[in-house]
Amino acid sequence: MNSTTKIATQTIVDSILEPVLTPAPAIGINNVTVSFKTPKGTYTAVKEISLTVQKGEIISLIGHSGCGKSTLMGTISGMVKPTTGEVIANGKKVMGPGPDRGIVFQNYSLLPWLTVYRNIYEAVDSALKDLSKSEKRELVERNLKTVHLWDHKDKLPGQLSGGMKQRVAIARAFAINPSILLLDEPFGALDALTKSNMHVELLKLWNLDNREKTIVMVTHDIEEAIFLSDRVVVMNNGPEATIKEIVPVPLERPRNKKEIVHDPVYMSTHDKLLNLLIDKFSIDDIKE
Ligand SMILES: Nc1ncnc2c1ncn2[C@@H]1O[C@H](COP(=O)(O)OP(=O)(O)OP(=O)(O)O)[C@@H](O)[C@H]1O
Repeated sequence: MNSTTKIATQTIVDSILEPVLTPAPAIGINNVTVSFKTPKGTYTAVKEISLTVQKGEIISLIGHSGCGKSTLMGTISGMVKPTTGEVIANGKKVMGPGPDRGIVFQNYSLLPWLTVYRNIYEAVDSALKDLSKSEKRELVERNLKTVHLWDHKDKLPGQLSGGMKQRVAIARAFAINPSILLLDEPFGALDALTKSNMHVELLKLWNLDNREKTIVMVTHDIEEAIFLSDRVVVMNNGPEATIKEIVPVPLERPRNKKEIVHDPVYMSTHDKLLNLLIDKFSIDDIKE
């Protein structure tokens, strides 16, 4: 085969494969800048950020406190309006919050006067109006059972532990079944053991959904970011924060928490993230 024929054949092969190989973007953050008006003047939190997240991907945003992670998440959820630029979610420009994007915050945001069951049912009821009552009830039951809280369904949030409240918040987000799940430091306040269990629960729910749900998570925890994510987005400090680097996590799934820590890929990814985030490793690094 001469080189011209070879190139032509390759082009045909590429064009046949292309539709299969091209992943569908779930989120497109296009040149987004967010500025806030403050008593001291305009404060630009994030500047000209662009990021594409593919359908089914799990992405972590990591960076120092105040660098604009929540602000960026806010532009995806629709709760923060970009000053310039735009966010596209599921092919549509984000103009405000919508049921295709569910958000879980660190503070759970449960309604304290409603039982665990009602907290989820009310959310399902307002987001999925077309479902019948029995379909809504079935959805609430299935998701509460998945996070092992069915037996606690009649309790009020005040009668639950932090980890249980967090599971209610996650079950609620999954029951609404948004195609994009936004997690803003969802496990930040939990002890190491509960946190670890929650990671596994989250991946279980993601697996049950055929890994089609796109997840964007804000975290301060490098181990958590590596265990859960396909890519870790490291942000620079603000003001005018930008993306410092995007670190891929090429570890196979399903991942085993106990085993991956010994994997050389895990170790090098951990090292890379640590170096990107931390500039002082011992008191010898502090000059003057
Ligand atoms: N509504 C607002 N008005 C004024 N400034 C704001 C507003 N929201 C956020 N900021 C500022 O924007 C910057 C980024 O805040 P953001 O909450 O996004 O940071 P973060 O990286 O999520 O922080 P943390 O890790 O501490 O939660 C901060 O300096 C914050 O004070």
